[in-house]
Parts: sequence; C-alpha cells; structure tokens
Amino acid sequence: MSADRINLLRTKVFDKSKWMQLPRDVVIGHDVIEQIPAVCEDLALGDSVLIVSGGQTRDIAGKKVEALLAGSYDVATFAANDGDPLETIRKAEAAAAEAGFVIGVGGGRVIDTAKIASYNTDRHFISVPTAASHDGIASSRASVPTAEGNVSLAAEPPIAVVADTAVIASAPHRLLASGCADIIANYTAILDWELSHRLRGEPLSEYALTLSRMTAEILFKNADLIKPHSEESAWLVTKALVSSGVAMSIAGSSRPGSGGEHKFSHALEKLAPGKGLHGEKCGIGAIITMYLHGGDWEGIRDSLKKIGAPTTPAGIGVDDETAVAALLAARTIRPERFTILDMGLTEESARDLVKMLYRE
Ligand SMILES: NC(=O)C1=CN([C@@H]2O[C@H](COP(=O)(O)OP(=O)(O)OC[C@H]3O[C@@H](n4cnc5c(N)ncnc54)[C@H](O)[C@@H]3O)[C@@H](O)[C@H]2O)C=CC1
Ligand SMILES: O=C(CO)COP(=O)(O)O
Ligand SMILES: [Zn+2]
Repeated sequence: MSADRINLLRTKVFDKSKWMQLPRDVVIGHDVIEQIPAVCEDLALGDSVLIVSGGQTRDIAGKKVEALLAGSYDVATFAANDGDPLETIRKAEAAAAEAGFVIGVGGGRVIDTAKIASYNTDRHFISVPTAASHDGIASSRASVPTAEGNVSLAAEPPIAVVADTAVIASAPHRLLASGCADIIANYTAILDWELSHRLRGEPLSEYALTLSRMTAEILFKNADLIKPHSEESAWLVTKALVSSGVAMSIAGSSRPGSGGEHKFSHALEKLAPGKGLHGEKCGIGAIITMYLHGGDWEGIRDSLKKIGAPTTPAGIGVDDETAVAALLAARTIRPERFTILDMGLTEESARDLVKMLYRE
C-alpha cells in the first residue's frame, strides 16, 4: 500500500468521531414503578420534576408516579393532549424549562413529547412506558406527525427506563402486538438500509444493523410465547423494544428500525388518520416490502398473525384503494430515506400486490 493511501486511511480513522447516548439505568419487571424514587435519587437529577402523561395514562400510572415523588420533589404535571402535536410539544417545552428533569409516563406519543421537550430544554428524561407498543421507549429520536408526514426529530435519549411489566401486561393486547409488529418491521427496515447503502452509498452502522436484526429475530423465534396479559410476554417484548431503541441511538437515526414499511405507515396516517396503531401499520407495510425484497413475506405475515397483530388493511379499517394510495405516496414521505418503495413501484403493481398479499 502506498504511503499516500496509508495516510489517507489514517486521516479517515482519526477524523471519525461519534457521540452515542444510551440509557444508564434500565429497570424492567414486576411493580418496578415503585423504584422510581430510588432511580431518581441514584441519578441525582435535581429537586423538581415535570411528569408528562396523557389523559388515560395519567390515571393508569402517571398519578402513581406523581404520588411516589411528591414527598421528595417539587412535582409539576403536563397533559399531552390529542391536539396539534407541534403545539403540544411547544407547551411541554415551556413546562420543562421550569423543572429540573422530565419523566414521560405513557404510550409512544407521550414519550415522544417528553423526550423532545427534554432535548430542547436540555433536561434529563426518564421513560416510563405504560404499553409495549413502540420502540421509541429508549431511542434518541422522536417521530412527529406534520402536514408533510411524520418527521424524525432529535430527542433526549432516556437516562433511565422504568418499565413495569404489571402495568404493561394490563394494557389491551392490541398495544403489545403493535409493539411486536414495530420490531418485526426491523427486518425490512434493515433490508432498505442495505439497499440504500449499496445503491446510493448511504453510510451503514454494522453494530446498529446487527442489533436491530437480532432483536427482530429473537421476537420472531418467540412469537408463540407472546400471549395476552402475560407479564412474561410484556418482559420479552419490552426488552426487545429497548434493544431496538438502542440500535437507533447507536445509528444516530431511526434507520435501523424505519424503512419503506414506516413510510407506508406514515402515508397511511395522512390518508386515513387515526386508523390503526403505529406498529400495526408498519407490520402490514412490512409484508409488502419484504415481498418486494424477495424475502420471507409469508413468515412476516404468519408471525404477525400468531402474535395477534393485523395483517391486512381491512384489519385496521382501511380499504384496499387507500392502501394502494399509501404505497404510492410512501415515496413522498422523507424522500431522502431511500427504500424499496422508492424504486418506481407502479400503480398497477401496487394494486396487484395489495390484492395478492392482503388476503385473510
Ligand atoms: N421515537 C421513536 O423512535 C418512535 C416513536 N414512535 C411514535 O410513537 C407513537 C405510537 O405509539 P403508540 O403507543 O402506539 O401510540 P399512542 O401513544 O397514541 O398510544 C395509543 C393508545 O394507547 C393508550 N395506552 C397507553 N398505555 C395504556 C395502558 N397501559 N392501558 C390502556 N391504554 C393505554 C394511550 O392512551 C393511547 O390511547 C407514534 O406517534 C409513533 O410515531 C413509534 C416508534 C418509534
Ligand atoms: O417508528 C420508528 C421506529 O420504529 C421511527 O420513526 P420514524 O419512521 O419517524 O423515523
Ligand atoms: Zn416504528
């Protein structure tokens, strides 16, 4: 190797720098919500806390967290309502600026609101999921709906995750199944990432990719064990969701967990707002994108079925024509994120795919 080439490689190696932020304390298990005061004390985050939760999730666990901390901290609360997400985030930021640290208690929307507000006000954030419905529990990204479709924003990765399996197992099974589908979608997200790497030279993180794939594999292999209202299932899925979020934090983007199937899901959210949960739509999308990649699409469909997640647009109250429109509109969502759906899918093919792959 010439001296010039060696110097070039050296420069490349020494120029490289990356900052990954990962959770410090991850506490998962039965009744661990009781350990929140100990976690806060261990991390020495300050004297005042903002607890962000939703209308329903405040009753499910938010009030409990408020009561547990009331003796030792100055506690303020914020309700992440169903209104305009950007407006909610702005208000949450104003509230976070008055507190020493932030705790998000709820589903994906609440946790995203709390983690963006924390990031923008430079506050530490603790993630307390009430459902294993999404892999944003531990990630450093937030997915926020806008008029142009969901955008992926930088967000505060949780310094701690406290996931109480008793709370999570009590949630409707649909939420757990949706979280499983969000993880199973990692398979196709990774294939899209590799495609973009080969075709466009997009940088790839081997570690993030491997962790994301391994997480999907563990869940895929254990699909038979995922049962409604079982704490063991809640434990298995929550661990996978944390691991998938860590993969995103390693990558510094949602790439390891979000490809064409997510663009399809975001397009559906625009075309049929409120129909289906996030993970449900991603799982349905992954059936088609896996087929387009030439992979085991039937395996994806069958594991979703086993877990109890929907496998057709009809399963979430969406008609086939809307699914076709979402497949075609996927390319308009985050066009810089190249996926198999950005390779010239025609309307005729989209219609054929929907007819062929979405049969009960
Ligand atoms: N930041 C990231 O990396 C990621 C973010 N997301 C985002 O997360 C959101 C999806 O999260 P979801 O949790 O599916 O939606 P969500 O936050 O809207 O929650 C769905 C419903 O479940 C209810 N719920 C939560 N816990 C419950 C419990 N224990 N019992 C009964 N009901 C309960 C909520 O009140 C809500 O009505 C989307 O906005 C999505 O974009 C999804 C994946 C990754
Ligand atoms: O949902 C995600 C990973 O599961 C990430 O969300 P985005 O598709 O908005 O990046
Ligand atoms: Zn997702």
